[in-house]
Amino acid sequence: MLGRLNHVAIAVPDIAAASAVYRDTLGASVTAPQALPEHGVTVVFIDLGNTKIELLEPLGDSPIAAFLAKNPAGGMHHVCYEVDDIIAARDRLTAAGARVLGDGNPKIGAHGKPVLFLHPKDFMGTLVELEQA
Ligand SMILES: CC[C@@H](C(=O)O)C(=O)SCCNC(=O)CCNC(=O)[C@H](O)C(C)(C)COP(=O)(O)OP(=O)(O)OC[C@H]1O[C@@H](n2cnc3c(N)ncnc32)[C@H](O)[C@@H]1OP(=O)(O)O
Ligand SMILES: [Co+2]
Repeated sequence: MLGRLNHVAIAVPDIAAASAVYRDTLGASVTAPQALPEHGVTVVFIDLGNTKIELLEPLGDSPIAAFLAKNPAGGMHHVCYEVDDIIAARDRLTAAGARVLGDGNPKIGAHGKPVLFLHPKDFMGTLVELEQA
């Protein structure tokens, strides 16, 4: 069911400062910030060729606010795996007892494709995002 690793997401308190670290210290190419109010985040991507790093800063009523309250300097927030059929993946995971977050229906993610999130307690303490390939 799982395809490639689309991205690893890092929650950060200050996306401009975090982007500067990736750009100036690590020598990476960082995209312009994109506000995604429907997800409660501002996001930038760093393309590494084999996968991407996604930096996330809270925006408005954000699902990453509680995470940053516990980890004020930021930290690894989720991994995103591609799947060929997100509805088939959701139904298979739900049947296996995994908890799909939100109302269970995919939202359109940062790449314009449907995404879903799976509860971290069902996946060894790691929040998992699925993205339609
Ligand atoms: C940019 C768009 C999109 C993309 O296309 O890439 C994105 O990536 S958007 C990214 C942000 N969106 C989301 O994270 C949506 C899904 N997240 C959620 O629904 C919630 O954040 C959550 C995962 C259900 C956590 O909810 P919250 O209310 O903040 O915390 P809880 O107290 O309910 O947490 C329960 C439990 O889980 C632990 N936890 C929380 N977040 C994480 C995490 N990121 N990784 C690992 N564990 C996490 C939390 O610590 C609690 O554990 P205990 O303290 O042991 O109870
Ligand atoms: Co993501």
